[in-house]
Amino acid sequence: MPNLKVLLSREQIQKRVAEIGAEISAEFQGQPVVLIGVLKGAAIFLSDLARNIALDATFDFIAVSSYGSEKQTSGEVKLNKDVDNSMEGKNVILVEDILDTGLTMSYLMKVFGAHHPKALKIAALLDKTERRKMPIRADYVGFEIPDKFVVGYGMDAAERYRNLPDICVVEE
Ligand SMILES: O=P(O)(O)OC[C@H]1O[C@H](OP(=O)(O)OP(=O)(O)O)[C@H](O)[C@@H]1O
Ligand code: HPA
Ligand SMILES: [Mg+2]
Repeated sequence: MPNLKVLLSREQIQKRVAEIGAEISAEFQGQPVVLIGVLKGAAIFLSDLARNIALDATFDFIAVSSYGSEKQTSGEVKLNKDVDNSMEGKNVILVEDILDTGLTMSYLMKVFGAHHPKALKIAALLDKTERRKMPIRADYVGFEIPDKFVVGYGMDAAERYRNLPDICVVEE
């Protein structure tokens, strides 16, 4: 059984998510926004973030895969589910649990750039900057974390631990 050590507590996460929500609300000043959650990892962050945004916010979801059941990215991003509507002229916020190599997000920036949105922003709860392979930065970042594999608050190891309320490091 792997050992799980808390890296970010539920209290730290909730406080930071509220701050990011306030930042987004202030930046878009009464305009509508579309939150696009990247399944499955971002589902929990999106649901907490949305409740901290005091704007007319709609949701959509996209599913991509590159990790499969592995801890290493395959290097190839596959689109498994697209958004339901065009994002043309919309204020789009891509919501991610974690930016790691940046491969997933640079792929998504290309996909959504082609929609010609009014604004295109990235909100990432975690940022593992040390591992970056693509030149990509989030507009809203919750926490910078070291190069450790983390689980909880939506994030998994072979699909397990997504429901943990804290973010933990897996120690084998
Ligand atoms: O910056 P990268 O190296 O591309 O890694 C980040 C992506 O990897 C994870 O998703 P994953 O593909 O494992 O699917 P999941 O969200 O369903 O867990 C995570 O949720 C991000 O979407
Ligand atoms: O540290 C991580 N944990 C879970 N999923 C991930 N996808 C990229 N990095 C991670
Ligand atoms: Mg994901």
